[in-house]
Amino acid sequence: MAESLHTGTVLDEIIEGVKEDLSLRIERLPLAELKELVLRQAPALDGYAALKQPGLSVIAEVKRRSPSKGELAQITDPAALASSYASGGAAVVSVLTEQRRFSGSLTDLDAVRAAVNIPVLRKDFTVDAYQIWEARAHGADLVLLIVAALSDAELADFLALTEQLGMNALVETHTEEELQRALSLGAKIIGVNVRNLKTLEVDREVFASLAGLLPAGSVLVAESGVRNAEDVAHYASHGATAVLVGEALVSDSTPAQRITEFRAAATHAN
Ligand SMILES: O=C(O)c1ccccc1NCC(=O)[C@H](O)[C@H](O)COP(=O)(O)O
Repeated sequence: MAESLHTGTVLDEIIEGVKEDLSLRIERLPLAELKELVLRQAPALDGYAALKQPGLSVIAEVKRRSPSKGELAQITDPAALASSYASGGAAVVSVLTEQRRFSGSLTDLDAVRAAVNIPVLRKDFTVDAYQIWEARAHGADLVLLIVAALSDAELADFLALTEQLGMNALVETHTEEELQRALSLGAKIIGVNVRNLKTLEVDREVFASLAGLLPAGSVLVAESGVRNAEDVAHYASHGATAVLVGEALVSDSTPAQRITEFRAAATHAN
């Protein structure tokens, strides 16, 4: 039998690559210089308020490829895609910046930031404070923090840094234990990813099983697995404040209409 080079989970392998790429970027641009760039940025937009608006909010993702599906779309103009998301009523645009598995980049983030005036989420596998400074330097308003990838101390430090930079964090969970950790550290925007990042299995029922454990009034994002309006209605009926949608939007020829349809589906569900 051929010997595998990796023995960890998909998430472990992604993080290994992220750390290698990150050390090259830090060599090219040390943290002290990156911090200078942050000072030149306009203040971050309020991602929390954007997600708290009445009705279901849509976080629309610029996602080129994924480990589970391979190439999803030929996105030649991420700025135009983001503009169509905004015109369809998206509350936030998410930009995947991880290179090896998602073909994302900070160049995509720059293009999207310049194109829209709604909050932008830098979607990556945050393992170092440098990435949060980097997100802000490129105009992002929110970052993703995946509880499964972080210790409590890291999560607490990264939450404090996002606050210091005037940003928000989408704190992603997949199990009850992760959800309790996120809540105990004061996360304000909680995501439940129904995709298990260790196995890539998608189970939409995970959302319903965790949503009921949150205090009323929480900002709760259902992440992954939205194929159609029925899936959106399902998440909304279980208390989602927002849905984060990638594949269904990038593979649609009219993403703005699709977002409008998703928001309407949630209204009917409640
Ligand atoms: O999408 C994947 O295959 C994936 C694999 C491993 C780690 C993360 C992954 N996706 C990140 C996401 O959370 C999704 O991009 C996001 O929730 C949108 O999902 P979808 O609407 O199902 O494209």
